[in-house]
Amino acid sequence: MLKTSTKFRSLWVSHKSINFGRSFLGPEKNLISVQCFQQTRSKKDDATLSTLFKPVLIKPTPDDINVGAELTGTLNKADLLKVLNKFYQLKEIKQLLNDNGLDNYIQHQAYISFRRFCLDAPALPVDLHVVVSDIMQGAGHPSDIFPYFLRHAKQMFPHLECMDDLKKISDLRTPPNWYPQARAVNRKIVVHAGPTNSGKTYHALERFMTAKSGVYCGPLKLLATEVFNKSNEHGTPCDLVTGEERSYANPSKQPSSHVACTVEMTSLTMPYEVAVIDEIQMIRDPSRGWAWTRALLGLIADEIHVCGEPGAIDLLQQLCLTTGEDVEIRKYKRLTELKIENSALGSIENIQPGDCIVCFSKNDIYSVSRSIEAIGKEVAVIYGGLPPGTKLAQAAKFNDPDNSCKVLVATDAIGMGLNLSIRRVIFYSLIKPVVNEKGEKEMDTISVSQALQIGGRAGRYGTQWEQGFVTTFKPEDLNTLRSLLSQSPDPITQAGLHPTADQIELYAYHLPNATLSNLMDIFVNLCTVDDSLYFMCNIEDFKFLADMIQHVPLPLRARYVFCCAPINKKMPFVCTMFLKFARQYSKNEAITFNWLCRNIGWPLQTPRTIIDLVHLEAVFDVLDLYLWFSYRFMDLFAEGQLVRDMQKELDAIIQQGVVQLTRLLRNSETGISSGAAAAPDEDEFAINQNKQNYLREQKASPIGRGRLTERLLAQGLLTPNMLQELKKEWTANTDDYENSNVTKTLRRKRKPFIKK
Ligand SMILES: Nc1ncnc2c1ncn2[C@@H]1O[C@H](COP(=O)(O)OP(=O)(O)OP(=O)(O)O)[C@@H](O)[C@H]1O
Ligand SMILES: [Mg+2]
Repeated sequence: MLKTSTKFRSLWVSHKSINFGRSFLGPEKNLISVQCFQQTRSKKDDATLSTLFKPVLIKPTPDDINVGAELTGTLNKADLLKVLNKFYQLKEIKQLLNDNGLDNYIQHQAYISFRRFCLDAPALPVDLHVVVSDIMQGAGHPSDIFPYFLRHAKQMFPHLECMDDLKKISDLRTPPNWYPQARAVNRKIVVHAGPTNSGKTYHALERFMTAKSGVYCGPLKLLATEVFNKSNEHGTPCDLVTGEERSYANPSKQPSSHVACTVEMTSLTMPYEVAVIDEIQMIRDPSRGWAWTRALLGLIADEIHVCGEPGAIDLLQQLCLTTGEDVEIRKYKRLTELKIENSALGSIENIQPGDCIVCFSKNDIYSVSRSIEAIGKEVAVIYGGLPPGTKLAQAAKFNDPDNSCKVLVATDAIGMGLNLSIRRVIFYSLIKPVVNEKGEKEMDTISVSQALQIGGRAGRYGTQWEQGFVTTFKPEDLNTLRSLLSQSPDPITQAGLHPTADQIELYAYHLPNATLSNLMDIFVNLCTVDDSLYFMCNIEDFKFLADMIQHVPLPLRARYVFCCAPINKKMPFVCTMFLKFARQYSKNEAITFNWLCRNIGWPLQTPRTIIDLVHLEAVFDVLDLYLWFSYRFMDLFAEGQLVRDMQKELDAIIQQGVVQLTRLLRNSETGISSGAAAAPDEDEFAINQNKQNYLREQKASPIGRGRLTERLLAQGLLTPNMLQELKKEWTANTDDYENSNVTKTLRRKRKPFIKK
């Protein structure tokens, strides 16, 4: 079923497809079939669409001589207004305007502008002047104004002249045809489907490593890096390509025949014997799904090994029907048993070696790790914002059976990618912020797929744990978790798509006055997608960046690339630096190492508070952003190597901070001043905002409201050892309590607070 009903005839046009989104690759020449068609859209759709077209201001052309007045005399403005209103009230005019593609909204806008134009102009265009004069004298009919009105409306709304062209450009009904090189190969598709920890990737990689050439496409840098390392250890030289990094197996930087990359970076021009596309269920991701669709349809390889959830099988088969390719399905079973426990954890004190508490907010990460340390247990911490080196170091600490750290606190960043020796996954909560199709953030219970992915991390095959366990922190969540884990993930029905840079550039030729963000909106509203197989990914992040740099003068291509940058828009410091990069670029000024040092306040110190740590994470992202640009605008972002070294140093500084997370939290509360180097001008705003957010979140933290012991621990008035001693004393003899050493110490410590 098509999104819109259509009549069409085929026509082939040359088309370059440039991939949209986080990892801009560069042009890949393709042919697509573009079809001419007439669309019937609902009135509501049209009304929404029309409001997207911003009117061009039409000013009267100053004319020395009022030729019209010389020919037919001056027009009385009041009479002119009467004639115009009469014209606009004619029913047949409304119909005629509709037939010419002007809906009510456009008609109204055009009329307001036309009336103002006629009344304000010192001299009307001579042809219009004569026609109006005739009407006033009874020698013409108000409807004679129609051609002049239409001319005005078309100048005001240039899209009226090119709607068919715009629709042709945004006809996305046959994505397989965008990749003629892939269509020219007889590709064999092998689908490895099964639950987590069932050996899907393992088997696909076995084929990858024995092939003459291969590409691995993964969802995360860490996964691509793992394959890069594995392959090289195995003796199959393999390169690494991510948005921010190129590493070669060969020291002389000669490309190897194997490459591991993040999926957005996959080359569609290089032929391979084997391609592996991992975590194919991501094809339905509202933001990144397009990258999997592109890899699946566009990779030039004899064999494509696709790994992921069984729920993707149907869609893959249907997509391959449209490409005419054979699909072989290989199903896998989980390699280790996964058991849901009969009771929830209930209290942090019940934590055991090999436990991983999964949280969906950074604030929960902070408070949980703090309570665990408060009972004298060491923790490793992993969340998405940490640099890769820090994540790996934390994972290694937890995985090492000889290390005293036996507990992990993590966000769902561990859902894909890291190999962790987890015995039991404990869901601290089952509510997570999600971005819906419209790009809006809302809180929702995690999906079946997410619950299975995260829970499935327990008892990873090949680790010391032969069986995995799953439970929740809160007893009231346990039934929900049971229900989530008893279900199969929803079948995946649609694959993501995205506009290409070329399509947007063609739009810009037709609508030169529209902003980039506006062009994207018009494209998404006007495009035709075969919704039995595809959906349009959300473009909110792109538009956010486009709006931010709209006022900076940039050529369209560069502007487009800037908007594809992988930025966490929630980090004001990163956004500020992004804008500064754009400004430098527009002035054609190099973004030098020194410039960067000045702007990020380098060198930076070890964090003393959580605010410092959050800021350092943002700086790390800024350096990532620099490296991302260094592969796209090499002349202006030319100091990649220095920045890479700086980033390594920063990773180490952040690691030092994460190791003492509890101390940072305590310092944040007790008011020890932030050690962050003073970041100049508007960046201070960013830090303050982070600080405020953090403090606001802390207010909502359960720690501050918990049991007395927890509060005392949190305030540092009671150490874990003191607590143990206290417990012993309490159980031994309550009568001795008053005289116990700990009680006395506590009394001494609390005194100043009581006085206040
Ligand atoms: N046949 C095997 N021999 C040795 N090790 C294996 C084998 N199959 C899988 N493994 C190991 O088991 C672990 C899980 O396998 P793998 O990563 O392939 O699972 P998966 O199904 O891809 O899981 P996920 O859905 O989480 O990505 C890996 O460490 C892998 O190396
Ligand atoms: Mg896998």
